Amino acid sequence: MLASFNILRWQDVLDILVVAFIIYQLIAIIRGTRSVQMVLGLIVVGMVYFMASILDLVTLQWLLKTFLGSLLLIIVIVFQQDIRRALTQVGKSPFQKNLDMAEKDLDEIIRACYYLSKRRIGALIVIERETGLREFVDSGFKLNAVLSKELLISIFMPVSPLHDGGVIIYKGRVQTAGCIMPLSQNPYISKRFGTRHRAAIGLSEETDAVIIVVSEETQEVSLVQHGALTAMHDEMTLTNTLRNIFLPKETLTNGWKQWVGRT
Ligand SMILES: Nc1ncnc2c1ncn2[C@@H]1O[C@H](COP(=O)(O)OP(=O)(O)OP(=O)(O)O)[C@@H](O)[C@H]1O
Repeated sequence: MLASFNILRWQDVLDILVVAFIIYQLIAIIRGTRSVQMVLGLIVVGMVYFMASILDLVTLQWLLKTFLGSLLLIIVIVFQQDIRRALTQVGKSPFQKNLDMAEKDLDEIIRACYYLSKRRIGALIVIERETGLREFVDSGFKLNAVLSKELLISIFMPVSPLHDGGVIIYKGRVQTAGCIMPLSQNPYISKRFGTRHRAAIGLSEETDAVIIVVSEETQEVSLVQHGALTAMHDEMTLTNTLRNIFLPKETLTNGWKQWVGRT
């Protein structure tokens, strides 16, 4: 036993740690998605193959061998969404982009959302961060306009030709409207959510975008990030959440100091 520790090189320890990290990340990526069932399905097929070889069931063995022979291809097809997501994570720039947004831009978005919610008008607002959203930007109508509450409201008015789909905001500008996002395939999403919410969750599963959804049915405003949807029960909750994400921490601290100074 001691001898085997002696022959363990530092490279082996590093190797084990890297593989453990990769497996942990893969589990984190597929957790809560349909891929879990698919992995279980592949494990069951592997077990049946193992049993077939023990019991010498020649035909079944041949059938499964043919199937498992194309395992790499099957994995790429079945897990293409997860592979895309994993590679996006790996390909992230090590140099953090300046992702902060001006407080006034956040306020325009927040005020537009609650204006729309009060009038039962649905909306899907995407704020681009590190992951480029080019393919989704291209699916909409290019605007490249200065962000304002009035512009967002006009876009989502049911009479507007741009109201279907989502708006993408980048660096304080409304890049496009009417963008089509990928629908989430997560089977655990509540049935009460329709395609607008599923599109928001789907995009957040593939990218690091922050997405705000206004429901025309329930008037609820929700924030979606990393595949999770959180209800923003009031304007203050959305304001605090967005400020925490987008405002530089210094500004928050200064704001807090000013507030303390005032009281
Ligand atoms: N793939 C998509 N990408 C972007 N927007 C989409 C997509 N699919 C649907 N939408 C938007 O969602 C609207 C339909 O919303 P639907 O009622 O199905 O969803 P919902 O989640 O129940 O939302 P709501 O609570 O507002 O009714 C469409 O009119 C369109 O604007």
